Parts: sequence; C-alpha cells; structure tokens
Amino acid sequence: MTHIKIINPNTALAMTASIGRCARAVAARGTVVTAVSPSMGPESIESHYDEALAVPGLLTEIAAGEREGVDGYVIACFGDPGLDAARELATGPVVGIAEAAMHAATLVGRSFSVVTTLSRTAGRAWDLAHRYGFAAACRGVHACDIPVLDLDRDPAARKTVTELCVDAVERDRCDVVVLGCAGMADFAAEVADETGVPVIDGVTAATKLVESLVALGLRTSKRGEYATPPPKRYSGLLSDFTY
Ligand SMILES: O=C(O)C[C@H]1NC(=O)NC1=O
Repeated sequence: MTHIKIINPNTALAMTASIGRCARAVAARGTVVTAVSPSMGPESIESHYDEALAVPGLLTEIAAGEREGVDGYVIACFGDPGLDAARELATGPVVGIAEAAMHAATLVGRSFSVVTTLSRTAGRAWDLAHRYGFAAACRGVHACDIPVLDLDRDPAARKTVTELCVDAVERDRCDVVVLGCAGMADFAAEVADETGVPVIDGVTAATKLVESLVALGLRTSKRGEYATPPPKRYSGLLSDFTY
C-alpha cells in the first residue's frame, strides 16, 4: 500500500476536498490518498506574501506526514510553495503541481501555455518554468483574473477559464494547456474537449508522478542540498519547529 499526502497549503477546506477527489480518481488501487490543509495560513495564495505565510503550515503537515509514515507528498498549489524546504524534511518524494504539470506537458507536446488565476501570479509561473528548465517550451502564461476561491463559487468561472484556454491555444499555437491553479483540477476534461489539445491539471499529474517515484523505490536524496536541516533553536511562534 502506498500512502500519498496531498497538501493544499491554503486553508480552504472545500478546495482541499475537491483536490482530494480529483487525486483519488486517478490513484492506483493500492494507493491511499489523504488531502489536508494546514490549520494555519492564508485562505488562498495569490501573492508572494500569501505564499510566504503558507509555508510554515505546509511544513507542519510534512513533519506530521513523516511521523505518520507517508510515502510521498504533493504540494497542491501552482506556486509550488516551500518545495525545497519540504524536500529537506521528507524521506519520500515531494512534487509540486506546477513542476509535475510542466513535466507532463513536455512529454506529450513540444510547447505549452499556462492559464492561471490572477495576473499578479503570472511572473511566478514564468519563474518556475525557468527554474524547471521549461522556459523554451512555455509559449505563454495567461490569467483569467478570477480569485482562487471564486473558481468554485462563481458559476461563470469554468466558462471563462475554458474560453481563455481556447484563446491561448489559438494565440500561442501551443500543443498543450497547463491549468495553473489547484482549484481548476476538475476543469481539465471540459477544457480538453473545447481546445482539442491535451490539458494538464497538476494535481492529478503530481499524484501519478509521486506514485510512480514511490513504485520505483525513489526517495528524496539526503546527500546534499535536501539533507535534513541542521539542528537549531527557532523562537517565538516557530519554536515548534525546533529540531
Ligand atoms: O498560484 C495561483 O494562482 C493558484 C494557487 N493559489 C492557491 O491558493 N492555490 C493555487 O493553486
């Protein structure tokens, strides 16, 4: 049995439940998926500030997972917040949904475009494409300017995102669309029908990637940069983080 813990780093429990449903829909029979939100942090992540404040809660969930014997983790936020720190804590693989989606996109196409939420987060998506080595394959990053929590609440959101994806394929002439928010996890099938190209949701892509890495017996390397952090005291609210 493989246990994958999917961490939605924001505190929106309805979004976490949707993320869990999407991941379980693709998980193998022998895989148990638990989807959680930290008890502390922003209700959605739409800025560098939100991202910074989401990381402590994310890391508490990774530390708890290590005590629970979790085999691998998904960070279910398109900014891949805290990914490197999470890898320092985790024994098993940790995959962010942006990284997973971009990898999957380049395995089924020569180019991809990202459709994300707020314009202000587009720079982060470009930064990740550069970091992961996919800048040449990324033809564009487009924002629907729908707040993360409105993706579920606004009945017009799905149509708006779908139309933007159709427009992105036509303008960018990209082979693949990457959905740039964990809150779009259940949009992929509809967008694929409308665009006629492969559409990748990072939640499901990351779930299967972690499952595969665990099946291959691959764990996070502790030889170098991802070694366990050096022990030290952390004061104030962070005193719980003392090793
Ligand atoms: O980065 C974004 O625009 C989307 C990102 N924010 C969030 O709360 N979950 C996400 O996937």
